[in-house]
Amino acid sequence: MEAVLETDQLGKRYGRQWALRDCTLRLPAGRIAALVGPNGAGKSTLLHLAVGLSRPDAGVVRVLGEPPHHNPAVLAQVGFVAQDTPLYRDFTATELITMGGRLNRRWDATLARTRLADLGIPPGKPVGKLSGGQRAQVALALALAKRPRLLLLDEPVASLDPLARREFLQTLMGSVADTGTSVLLSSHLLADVERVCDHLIVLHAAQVRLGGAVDDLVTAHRRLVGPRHDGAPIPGVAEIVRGSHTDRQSTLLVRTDGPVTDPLWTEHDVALEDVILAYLVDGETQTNHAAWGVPA
Ligand SMILES: Nc1ncnc2c1ncn2[C@@H]1O[C@H](COP(=O)(O)OP(=O)(O)OP(=O)(O)O)[C@@H](O)[C@H]1O
Repeated sequence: MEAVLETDQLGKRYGRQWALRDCTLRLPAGRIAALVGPNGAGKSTLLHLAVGLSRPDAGVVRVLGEPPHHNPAVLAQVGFVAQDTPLYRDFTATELITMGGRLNRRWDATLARTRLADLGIPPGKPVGKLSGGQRAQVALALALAKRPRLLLLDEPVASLDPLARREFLQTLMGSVADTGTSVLLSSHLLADVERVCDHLIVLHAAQVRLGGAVDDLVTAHRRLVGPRHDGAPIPGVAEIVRGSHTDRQSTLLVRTDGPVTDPLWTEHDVALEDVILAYLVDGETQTNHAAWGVPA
């Protein structure tokens, strides 16, 4: 399947610090993908590289098969909504839609107007005077009006209340189903990710920790409960991602590469949230589940 975004050993440095390092990933077309990771993990850095706003210091990034930096032909097919949905606050939605038409060849003004009318967003009000949720919807409508093949969204729902978030994500899913646009969105809200996304990329400390189709990732990870683990290999287990231990018992979240047939271990399914959290925690420290919108 065609890749809309592909990186190989991609790196970006600010001074001596790598914001993104050895990042190799492939996002197939037609997916709604989540980019997940703690503050400072490198999510915005990756999105900025993908949309040509910055240049790699190492490796390569390809969007729709080509490097995006200074590449108007590619960027014409990419929509981007930056964090905090920056819009010209004194302009109305109508004016922004008109402006978009002047700047973009494939512009679908009717799509943007209809979308905003359906959502009851006043088109004649300066966007600076709209609510945060309404502004986010305007930014999404403008990005969709570009009819992008790839849409990149940097924490699009962070400032929205639960109802506005749901409406925003429903709008997004509806339009993706209509147009076949591929989406990569960064988010801290794992429940939203689980509901909306079918592909996942987990970044931690500037590196890709996990990537792939959600169904495959959930199937490949299991929780094993058994006698205290002494570090010996367990047949069928490719990696112990995280473990917790009492004197006599171990509970392991593992990535499997085959059936776990050792009768000492009982196997349990895991939810996507469990998988993500396991990759985000260093060592044996306890996870702050609340920070990820997940009940402990
Ligand atoms: N313009 C910049 N100058 C210097 N350092 C930067 C710059 N932009 C990002 N960084 C650093 O790069 C690292 C990755 O930042 P980035 O914004 O990509 O993280 P993020 O995962 O998007 O975080 P958040 O969830 O907080 O938005 C951080 O350590 C950050 O401090």
